[in-house]
This record gives sequence, structure tokens and C-alpha cells, in this order.
Amino acid sequence: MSNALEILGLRKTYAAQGRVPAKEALKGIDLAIPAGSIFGLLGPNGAGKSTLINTLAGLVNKTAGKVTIWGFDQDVNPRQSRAAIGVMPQELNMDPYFSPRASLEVQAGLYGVPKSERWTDELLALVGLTDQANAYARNLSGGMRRRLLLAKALVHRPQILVLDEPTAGVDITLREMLWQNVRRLNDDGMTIILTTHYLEEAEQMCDEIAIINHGQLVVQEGTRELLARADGKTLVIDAGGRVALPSLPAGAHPEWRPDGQLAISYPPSLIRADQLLDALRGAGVPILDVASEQPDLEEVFVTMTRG
Ligand SMILES: Nc1ncnc2c1ncn2[C@@H]1O[C@H](COP(=O)(O)OP(=O)(O)OP(=O)(O)O)[C@@H](O)[C@H]1O
Repeated sequence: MSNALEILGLRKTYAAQGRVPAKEALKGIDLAIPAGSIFGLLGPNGAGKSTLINTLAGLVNKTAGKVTIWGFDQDVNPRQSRAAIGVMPQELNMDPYFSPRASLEVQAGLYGVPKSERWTDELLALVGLTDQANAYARNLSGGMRRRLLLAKALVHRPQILVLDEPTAGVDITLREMLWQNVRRLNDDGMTIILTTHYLEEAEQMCDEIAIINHGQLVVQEGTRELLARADGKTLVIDAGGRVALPSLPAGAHPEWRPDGQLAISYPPSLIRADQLLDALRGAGVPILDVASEQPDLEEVFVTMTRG
């Protein structure tokens, strides 16, 4: 399987309700998600990310387009395509009287997982809920509920795991635990698709990223290639304090930072770092230390979703 998921011409228009007009949330999305990847789906608020994910999960009926999950067309083989995907939703609603163990058993029943193939205890251990296995869900903290949602998404051992904002509002310990789990599942071959508003997290976790805006795909690319699109780097120099600067190659912008460091931003497509260093050295500017800063995903994201 080369692509875990293929989406062609996906459209979704929410019907008008009363005075609320119809809303075209997805305007023809094409997307191919490689099997085995950790794939980030990014976009500003209202871009259509949840609509897309809910379409994959079968929670939203698409208006048009074709969705193929693990080789199964969603409309032709709904059962197989549903079995290949597990979704951890954003909302934390759950039955207050079900224990984590009972929730997982019910979920496994819904997916038709035979008793002999269930892995409830392993799942509870995986998400760190062994001690709470028999507690009422209403007594679980927000973080524990989130972990239970992750376990629920995994009961039928899907090939593809979709995480909708898995770390929104969770503390750093839980966030790390979630990412450890995600990496472990991915190492075992599971394809991971996630949405997040934390771009640093996407930069660290994702092999490939798609950005959507106003219901349209803006870009889909490897994380490294996407970062390389931003033609801006910064050379940060410790000159031992503020000194007079020579004129620098056109396109370079020097600036003194509050900590006394000299930051020169420049387009690497036009200027090489050694040209800047030569110009400084030639003018007798001391270079006690030097570091290079790359643009981050945040900058690329803002540029690509502007307007
Ligand atoms: N059930 C619905 N009925 C009508 N309109 C909807 C419905 N769900 C979403 N929308 C609209 O569709 C658009 C896309 O919403 P969606 O929730 O998919 O965006 P999102 O990218 O997930 O946003 P966020 O980052 O805020 O979660 C928005 O304009 C939203 O108001």
C-alpha cells in the first residue's frame, strides 16, 4: 500500500438552516497521504479541517468527491474503509457511567471485534489508565478522558489513526505521553494523521504537511521542503557589543537585538553566509560567536494562509 488515504475532489456544503446560509466548507480537496507517515493537516480556524476528518470518519456525509481509505472506496466498501481508520475526536463527551474498561469493550463490540481478539488490558496500559480501568468516566480528569478517547480509536487495530487536535489544552506531561504513544504506533507501521494548532509540534512530529485554507488545499509537501520554501535565514553574531557596521550585500537586513547580538536576516537564494561574514571581517567587526536561525513552520504557515 503506497497511499493510506486518497481523497479526490472532496466537497462539502452544509445546508442552510433558518437564517444561517449554506456553507461550502470543502471546495474540492485532492490529497494523498503516504502509508506509514505522520501527516499534519493544518489550517486556520474554520479552514475545514474538522469537516475533512469527520468525512473520513463517516460522521459527515460528503457532497461530492471520492475517498479511498486503505484501498477501499468509502462509498463502495463502507465497512472495510471504516475498519481501516480510527478517529480520536476533539470533544470529550462520554457516557459518565461507563468505566474505561466498559467503554473499550462497548467500542470493540460496535466494531465487531471478537472477544478473543480484543486487547483491552494492553490498550489501558498503553494510555496509562490501568489504575482507572474500573472507575466511572465522570470521575476521570480531562487528560484521562483524552487518553481514553485515544484508546477507543485503537480498539479495532486500524491501519490509520486520525487525531483531531489531540493536545489542545493538555499539560506538558500528557502531551509528551501522547506523542510517545503516537511515535510508537507509527514505528509499528500505523499511518497517523493529525490536526494541531501547535505548529512547533507539527514541525517536530510530521513527515509531511498539508495546509488548507477556506476549504481549499494550499500546499502539500514534506515538512523539510515546506520549511525550505521560506527564503529567509538569520545570522546571529556576537560582536562583543554594538559597533559600527559596514554596508552589507543588497537584501541583507542587520538589526541589533536587545541582548546586544547582531541579527542579520538575508535571503539564501541571493546571499551566502560567507559573503556577510567577509563584509563584517573586512570592516574589522569582531565575530566572537555566530549562529544561524532557520525560518520555522509558523512563518511559512502565516505566509501561505495570508489573505
Ligand atoms: N455542522 C455544521 N453546519 C454548518 N456549518 C458548519 C458545520 N460545521 C462546520 N461548519 C462551518 O464550516 C466551516 C469549516 O469548519 P471546520 O470545523 O471544518 O473548520 P476547522 O478547520 O476544523 O476549524 P477549527 O480549527 O476552528 O476547528 C466553518 O465556516 C464552520 O462554521
